[in-house]
Amino acid sequence: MNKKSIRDVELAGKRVFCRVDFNVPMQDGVITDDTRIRAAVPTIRYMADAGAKVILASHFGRPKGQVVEEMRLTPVAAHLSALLGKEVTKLGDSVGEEVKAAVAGMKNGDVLLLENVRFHPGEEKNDPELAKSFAELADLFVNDAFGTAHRAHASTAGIAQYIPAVSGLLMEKEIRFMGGALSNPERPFTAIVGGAKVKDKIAVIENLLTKVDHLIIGGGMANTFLKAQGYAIGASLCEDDKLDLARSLMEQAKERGVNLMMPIDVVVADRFAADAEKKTVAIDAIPEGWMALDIGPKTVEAYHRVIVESKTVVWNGPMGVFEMDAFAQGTIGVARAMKECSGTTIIGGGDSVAAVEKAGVAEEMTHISTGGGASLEFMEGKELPGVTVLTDNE
Ligand SMILES: Nc1ncnc2c1ncn2[C@@H]1O[C@H](COP(=O)(O)OP(=O)(O)O)[C@@H](O)[C@H]1O
Ligand SMILES: O=C(OP(=O)(O)O)[C@H](O)COP(=O)(O)O
Repeated sequence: MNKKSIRDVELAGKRVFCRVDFNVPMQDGVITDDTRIRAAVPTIRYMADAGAKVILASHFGRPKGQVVEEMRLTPVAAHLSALLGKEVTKLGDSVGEEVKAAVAGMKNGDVLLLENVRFHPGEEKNDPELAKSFAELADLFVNDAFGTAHRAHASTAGIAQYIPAVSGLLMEKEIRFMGGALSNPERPFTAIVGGAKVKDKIAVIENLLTKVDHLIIGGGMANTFLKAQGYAIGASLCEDDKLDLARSLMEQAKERGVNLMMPIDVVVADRFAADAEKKTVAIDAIPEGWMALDIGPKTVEAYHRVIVESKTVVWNGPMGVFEMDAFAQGTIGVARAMKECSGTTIIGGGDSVAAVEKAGVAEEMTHISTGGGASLEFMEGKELPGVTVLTDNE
């Protein structure tokens, strides 16, 4: 990556606005996977040790521009304090008088965490006023939020209009690894796409079809494709306005000779709950009112065969609602296949990372990325706005 990093600039005594991605999986206020927080620690420690005043900013979830109590970063601050072994002051907002006063009182080496930046509608709109308010807090912008680098938001891109911008150590590392593995991938090259952000990820598939030999679909994503093929999918998660796109993608895969793999069986439940009644059915036998919450064992077997024979595999998004043990088998099965694959294995995304941790195979992966959507877009060859805005090396 030909961008300046924190290693190239003077940090002592500087106020640094550092965008991190602390959008971690959380259940009932408890962080269930802290990979993204741990991944940002080297950058934070480096800056604090160099005598910077470290102002951390992150989003959490999708609060849609208003304060949502459950989406405050309070549990994250406590966890970060423990990881750093030093106090992290957590503020109640990300701009305003309280924030300005807290920043004014910082000493060199202090670390402060602002409140969820998405509580302000201007964040996702990349509002110049909000970006300017962030910039006024600091002398330097450091972007270490690889997981959010595909978003052009006020705290990831807009702020760079007003103060010098450089990358953090995590951002640098992610781009180096992903670029190395994906610029000229060893084949067969397989992408696995699942999860719940169907709207975001379905568009990515079109570009992936120009790169991969096999494209494996699972999770909530699969339902839209199944419905597009004419299967009744009951009450399953589905994007009805993407059915035509799904059909067109299937056509394109055929034309390009890409092996597009879809579930052949699924685990269905009578409701979205850990203790729901469940059964495994073929995809043409999903009962009315039931929902597909995992891929079935025959599907896992078929996916397994392709994954183990691949030379490069990139996986984003779980195969089912893996947070509930009853619907985790598909995801765990794919994780095990990744472990058996002798080629390059890359995991992208908060939930996918949690899934490989749950399956106990994280150590065996070539690279675990902190970005899901970001790694997919990077893989497509798209520019990431959060990277584009950083200062180029001369
Ligand atoms: N069939 C499904 N129906 C509903 N939700 C699903 C299904 N499969 C997976 N999910 C959910 O998708 C979420 C992860 O989606 P996403 O955010 O797209 O993945 P990632 O964070 O890995 O990029 C998980 O919370 C999981 O429970
Ligand atoms: O979790 C994230 O993305 P991911 O689920 O694609 O890994 C990032 O924090 C970005 O979040 P967003 O997709 O709400 O912009």
